[in-house]
Formats: sequence, structure tokens, C-alpha cells
Amino acid sequence: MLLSTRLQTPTGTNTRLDSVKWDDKGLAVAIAQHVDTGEVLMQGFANRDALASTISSKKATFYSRSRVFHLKYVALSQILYLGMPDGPSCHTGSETCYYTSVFDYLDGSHAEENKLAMTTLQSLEATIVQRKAEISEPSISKPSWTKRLLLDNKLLCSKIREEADELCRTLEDSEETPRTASEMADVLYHAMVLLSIREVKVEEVLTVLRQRFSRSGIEEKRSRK
Ligand SMILES: N=c1c2ncn([C@@H]3O[C@H](COP(=O)(O)OP(=O)(O)OP(=O)(O)O)[C@@H](O)[C@H]3O)c2ncn1[C@@H]1O[C@H](COP(=O)(O)O)[C@@H](O)[C@H]1O
Repeated sequence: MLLSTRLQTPTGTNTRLDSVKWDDKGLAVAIAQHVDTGEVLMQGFANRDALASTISSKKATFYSRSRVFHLKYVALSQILYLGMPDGPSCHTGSETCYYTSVFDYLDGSHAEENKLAMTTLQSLEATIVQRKAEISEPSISKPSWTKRLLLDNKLLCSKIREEADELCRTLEDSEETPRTASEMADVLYHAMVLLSIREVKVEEVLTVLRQRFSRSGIEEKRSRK
């Protein structure tokens, strides 16, 4: 996934996503406009998930208010999202609950950091997949911690629990912050080995996280049967 304030469309043209304002239904008006001619090609609605999907897939994704149709892809030169909230949408009095939105985060220098974060996770995922493939190749006998984990679910699960505990201890024992980063790296790595065994892509996990963007965890838990 490439996160950037400028998204490349399949036609090769650039699209810029600016800050979005949401109405009380969590929807924003999405206008697709031709970058060269300025012609408005279509207008629809987007919710936060549709927008997140637009960012991750680099394809314009719209949300139908009536749920009759769900446009997945529009080959446009430029996508412009504008919002029309009816007063504050958020209990904080803010126009939107998403004042710390992905767009704020993507603006400016964070875009490059996001890109690097994704590249790092995907590289690690690729290495783990490679180690998995090497298990069935006896000619490759280089020692590998990943291979040991891939072959031993009990060891893997004990490491994930151990590393998660070490991460918590950095908080409980007020350890210096680089220790927290280091322990989180251990948790991520070991958890990603588990994902690989389960054949779950890191992108699938990120998709789940994006789907949760528009809902508080408290609300979600309350709504469970
Ligand atoms: N990111 C990691 C990674 N993070 C942690 N570890 C290993 O996980 C193990 C953790 O076990 P320890 O019991 O030492 O736990 P610890 O918490 O680090 O140490 P203590 O606090 O318990 O003393 C160590 O062997 C670490 O080296 C990792 N091993 C591999 N990777 C990545 O996987 C790639 C392939 O590694 P191999 O499969 O070993 O070739 C590497 O190039 C890295 O990119």
C-alpha cells in the first residue's frame, strides 16, 4: 500500500486528496473532476472506509447512500472530496470526529514516513514468505530464527506472549522509550510470522483497522450481541 497525499491513478496521472469534512452520517460529498479540463465527471458520497480504500487501492471508491450500488473504480484524472457538515458532527464540538484524520497525517512530511512504514512491513513479510519457501529446500541450510518459528507453533506462541509481556513491562517499569520501540518490533515480527503461517497478509490486517476507523471501540463493543 502506498500512502501519499498524491495518488497515482492507473492512467498515470496524479490525484491529490485534501482534508475532508464529514456530515452527521459520516459521509462526505465526493466529486470526481478531470484534472486537465476541470470537467466534473461524477458526484457521489464517500464514507471514511471508502476514502481509506481509495488511498490503499489508489482507485476512486464511492459509497452509495442508498446502498444500491457501490462504485469501486473510476478512471479519473483527479478526485476531489469536499464535505458539507450540518454543524458539528462530533461530541467534542468539532466539525468532524476525524480531526486527527488520516489526511492530517498524510499531509506534509508524514507521507514519506508512511510509505517507509509500509515498505518495511512488506519487506519483512516477503522475507518471512521466503524463509517459508526455504524450509522445503534442504540445499539452503543457513540457520534462521524465522524457520525455527515457522516449524514450531508452540515456540512461536510462547515468543509472542513473552514479547508482548516485555512490551508491557517497558510501560509498567517506565523503561526508556527506545526499549518500547524495540519490544514492539519484536512483537510485530513474531506476530507477522504467525500471520504467515495462517496465510493472512499484513494488508488484510490493515484493512480491518481501516474498517474500524469510523467507530469507537466502546460503541463497537456495546453493539455486540
Ligand atoms: N525482525 C526480526 C527479528 N526480531 C527479533 N528476532 C529474533 O527473535 C529472537 C528473540 O528471542 P530472545 O529470546 O533473544 O528474545 P529477546 O526478547 O530479544 O531477548 P531477551 O530480552 O529475552 O534477552 C532473537 O533471536 C532475535 O534475533 C528477529 N529475527 C528476525 N527478524 C527479521 O527476520 C529476518 C530473517 O531472519 P532469519 O530467519 O533469522 O534469517 C531478519 O533479517 C529480520 O529482518
